[in-house]
Amino acid sequence: MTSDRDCLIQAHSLSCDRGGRRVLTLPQLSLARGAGLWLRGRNGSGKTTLLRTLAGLSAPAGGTLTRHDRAQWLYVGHTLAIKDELSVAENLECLAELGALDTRPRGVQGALVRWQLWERRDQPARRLSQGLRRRVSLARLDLAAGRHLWLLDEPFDALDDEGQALLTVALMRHQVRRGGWILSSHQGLPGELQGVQTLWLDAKGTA
Ligand SMILES: Nc1ncnc2c1ncn2[C@@H]1O[C@H](COP(=O)(O)OP(=O)(O)OP(=O)(O)O)[C@@H](O)[C@H]1O
Repeated sequence: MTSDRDCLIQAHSLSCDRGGRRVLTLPQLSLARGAGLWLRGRNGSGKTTLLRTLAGLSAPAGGTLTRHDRAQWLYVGHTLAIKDELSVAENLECLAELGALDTRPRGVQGALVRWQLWERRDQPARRLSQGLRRRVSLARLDLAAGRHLWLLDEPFDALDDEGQALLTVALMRHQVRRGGWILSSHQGLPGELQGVQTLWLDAKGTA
């Protein structure tokens, strides 16, 4: 059983509405430090709604939600908040600043190197492929070590094998640091990821 000290987030009898309609009911959810949770379900089953609710971006219609304070979690949405007119490095700096993450130049440079974006650092983002844009968006994870809970909507989307391996390493490192993550993905997760539970949301948004 997970002690309160080890628990990053807990939800009981959670319900969520979109457009005045109930789209999700969830009896129970919890995530311990060092663990991962994979949200699965068909299109429209409520994965994004749940992640946004856990992140505090949408209010639940009912139930209880207990999570660490906002300073300790990070939400990365599926939509890529990349600005075409900015360079790769400027986009990452901008994401770090907006998210109140580590903005020290050494950290940003290290993230660009690790996500294999260093050679492209001065390129305008408009020239990037979708997978490279996703990498820029995810490189902020390297600047978010202090955020214990990561909430990631379809982070594997559009990544090639190398990008998936980089994300896998970032997730594993986070678990080793006693952080935790919840992510949605339509594709199978890499086998290297350990300590991962699966939560299925059915077509009616019921866990
Ligand atoms: N802005 C909105 N207004 C009204 N209903 C919405 C809105 N956004 C989503 N919905 C509805 O809420 C339900 C859950 O949507 P959600 O985006 O959470 O599902 P999802 O599991 O993330 O889907 P996908 O796998 O396609 O990304 C769906 O029935 C969807 O039609």
